[in-house]
Amino acid sequence: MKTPFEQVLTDVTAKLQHPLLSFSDSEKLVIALTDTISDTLQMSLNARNQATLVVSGGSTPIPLFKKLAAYDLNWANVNVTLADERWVDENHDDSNTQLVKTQLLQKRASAARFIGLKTPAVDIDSGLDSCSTALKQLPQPFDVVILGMGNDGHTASLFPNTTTLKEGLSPATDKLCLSCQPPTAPHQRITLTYPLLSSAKQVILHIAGEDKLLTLQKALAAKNQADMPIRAFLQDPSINFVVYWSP
Ligand SMILES: O=C1O[C@H](COP(=O)(O)O)[C@@H](O)[C@H](O)[C@H]1O
Repeated sequence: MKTPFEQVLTDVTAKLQHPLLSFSDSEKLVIALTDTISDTLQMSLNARNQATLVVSGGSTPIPLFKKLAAYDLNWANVNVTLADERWVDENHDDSNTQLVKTQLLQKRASAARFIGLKTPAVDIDSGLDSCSTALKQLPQPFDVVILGMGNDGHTASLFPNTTTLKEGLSPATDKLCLSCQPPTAPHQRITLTYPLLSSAKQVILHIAGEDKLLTLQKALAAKNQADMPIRAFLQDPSINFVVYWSP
């Protein structure tokens, strides 16, 4: 007899068009995910002598960052950038740049080339052009994109009820990044757009906790992606997308 929660896991797995890898704890997930990321980066290093990893902020990826930082890769040839950033200075505790520099770009990974999204521009919209120019210089498609998800269904900074969401999720947009002001979270943000994120060779949604699995279930049942932006990834069979989940 399944517990109600095991029932949710079964339901989500059945409804997803993409694989869901579930782990009994975060440590096991982090070991498996670190192997997957480093294997994909290594393949690109072997083929092109460079690789690009896109990571998200938030609390979920911290144990992953710590593990990945010690991996034996030619990090000097790895570009690291962000799926999204809050428009705050690097010394602000909410800065994703600060998070990545202190948690991922340490040990061996300190040799990686980091491309941040926050620019010295006076305001966020003036910063978008130089952000876009920096992103264009990265080899595309990206090798690995690690996404997180909020319980409102946002991923990267593709938030529900923002004026730029429609364009951010549009497969036809030629924009690489956009600004937004989430109504439910602090700070203006820069986000990479759906076409740029989803075209990566490997897109991974890394989530932890029963609440995030319930959010995924809600997103699968949602009527449209504007309510739950993560749905854009869930409903696209053409992308190489995998969910990693642990309690
Ligand atoms: O605001 C954000 O939240 C999500 C999820 O964060 P978490 O703390 O629940 O892991 C994150 O993926 C996104 O990059 C960030 O800007």
